Amino acid sequence: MSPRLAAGEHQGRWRLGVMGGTFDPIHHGHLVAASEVGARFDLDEVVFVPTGRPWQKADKQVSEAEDRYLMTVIATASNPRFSVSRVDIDRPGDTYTVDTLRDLRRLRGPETSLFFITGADALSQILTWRGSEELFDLAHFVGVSRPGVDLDQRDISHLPADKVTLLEIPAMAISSTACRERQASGLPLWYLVPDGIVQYITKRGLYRDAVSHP
Ligand SMILES: Nc1ncnc2c1ncn2[C@@H]1O[C@H](COP(=O)(O)OP(=O)(O)OP(=O)(O)O)[C@@H](O)[C@H]1O
Ligand SMILES: O=C(O)c1ccc[n+]([C@@H]2O[C@H](COP(=O)([O-])O)[C@@H](O)[C@H]2O)c1
Repeated sequence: MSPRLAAGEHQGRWRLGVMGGTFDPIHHGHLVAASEVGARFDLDEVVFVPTGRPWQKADKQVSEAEDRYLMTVIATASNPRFSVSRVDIDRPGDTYTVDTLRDLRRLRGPETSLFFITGADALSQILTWRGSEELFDLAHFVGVSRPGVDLDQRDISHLPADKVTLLEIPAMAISSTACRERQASGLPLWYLVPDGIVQYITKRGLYRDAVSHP
């Protein structure tokens, strides 16, 4: 089944993709996912939303929000359909997607349809997210394939079928964890992340002592 919604369903409505992530650092896997969902869902814009305090990574060392925000701005600057929002990093406390979507709905108005883009791994866990019963009223969820994560329709059969789509995208075997570890070991990051991100990481001395987390 084509993931595209019928044309009549979005006449006059702004179709906004929402790509939430810790982006520590942002890499080409994130950018390809956003671009691919943008094309396949006819999105007018994709807004990248760096997390403030990702509660599921509370036991891990996460770079300062301003560094992650700036890297996201640098990585998306050249694409006129990409933008970045500060809603999560400016909201105090732990970051929950239900708050992200409520804020974007308030800021963008009722004429905007929201499409939350997430890795398929995260999608299968979505019922453990805070306020999960409200999430599907706020947005359509698009779970993109990720190398190493084998997900099919059966794994999301517990989610409302009309609110969730699985999408196969060109495989990019890149993770932020691998980027941090490569930087710490002196291996190149070129072509895994945009050039400006390689330079920003060096300039700010990020990930010099990144350790592997299980
Ligand atoms: N290579 C990739 N292909 C497709 N989706 C990805 C890829 N990397 C990350 N994602 C998705 O992008 C979103 C934001 O990811 P996040 O910022 O946590 O990056 P990450 O690479 O998973 O980071 P980490 O390795 O630190 O956990 C998540 O929904 C994640 O599943
Ligand atoms: O709302 C939640 O409870 C929740 C739990 C886990 C992840 N998320 C969101 O999923 C997105 C990807 O998260 P992460 O930690 O994999 O970068 C990001 O926008 C998070 O805020 C949200």
